Amino acid sequence: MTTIVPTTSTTPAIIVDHVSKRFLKRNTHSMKEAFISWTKGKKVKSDTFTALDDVSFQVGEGESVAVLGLNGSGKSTTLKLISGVLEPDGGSVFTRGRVAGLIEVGAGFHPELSGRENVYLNAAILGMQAKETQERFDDIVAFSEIGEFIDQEVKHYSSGMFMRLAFSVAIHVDLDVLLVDEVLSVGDAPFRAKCTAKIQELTERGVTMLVVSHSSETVKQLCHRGIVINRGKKIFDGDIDEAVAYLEN
Ligand SMILES: Nc1ncnc2c1ncn2[C@@H]1O[C@H](COP(=O)(O)OP(=O)(O)OP(=O)(O)O)[C@@H](O)[C@H]1O
Repeated sequence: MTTIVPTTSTTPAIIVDHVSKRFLKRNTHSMKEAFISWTKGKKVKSDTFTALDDVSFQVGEGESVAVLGLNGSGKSTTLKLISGVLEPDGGSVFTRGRVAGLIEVGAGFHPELSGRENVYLNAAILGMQAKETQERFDDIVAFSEIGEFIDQEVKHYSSGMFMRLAFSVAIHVDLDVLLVDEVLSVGDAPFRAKCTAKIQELTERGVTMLVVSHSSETVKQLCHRGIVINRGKKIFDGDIDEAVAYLEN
């Protein structure tokens, strides 16, 4: 049994406890190399890469926390472990309440279905009853600004339109924990501003938020605390301004 050191004063909504994640690193080989290895009865070489190494932190209910780090440091992997898309190889992850990550919301969209059908499908995946979705449908479409495109198959949507609808579904579901991964970098400036305002409103309503973004401006606006990850290790956890300064120096 591992002892969890509390880092938040409120009830935790997310606990990441000594978590490690490794990926198989497959090297690419030419057909010739693969054939020679096969005739010699040798296996094609592959080794593991540690994306997260013994990372621990807690996020209290209603807290808004940023996960910061350079490219490839392990931020998205952290969010995917919290949303349950990935399983840790070591340690444990606990969450309280209904958790949704914006990335998977988009991933749950079916290209052959219309925007309307996808709204119902994704809201259902996030645990909404059809009746509840029906009641919020007009608000979801209005926020996304998709307009008459709502009955078109989403394969004809631009990536911005797609993310607008995915984001709109996620924020109209009653969530306890919202995981936001770079979604604010999609869409034009007015839509980004609208999303930021909506996220602030959700935080005020007590939704717990974990945000991955490369924009220091966005994270300073949305979060009070920042966790810095470098090459899979947590190297800083504290005030957002200090976290951003830590990363930039
Ligand atoms: N499914 C996977 N298979 C193999 N390696 C992976 C996989 N997912 C992530 N990785 C590797 O793990 C490391 C961390 O990736 P991750 O996407 O978490 O980084 P990140 O901090 O979100 O980066 P970025 O800022 O570029 O989005 C990277 O080196 C990446 O190549």
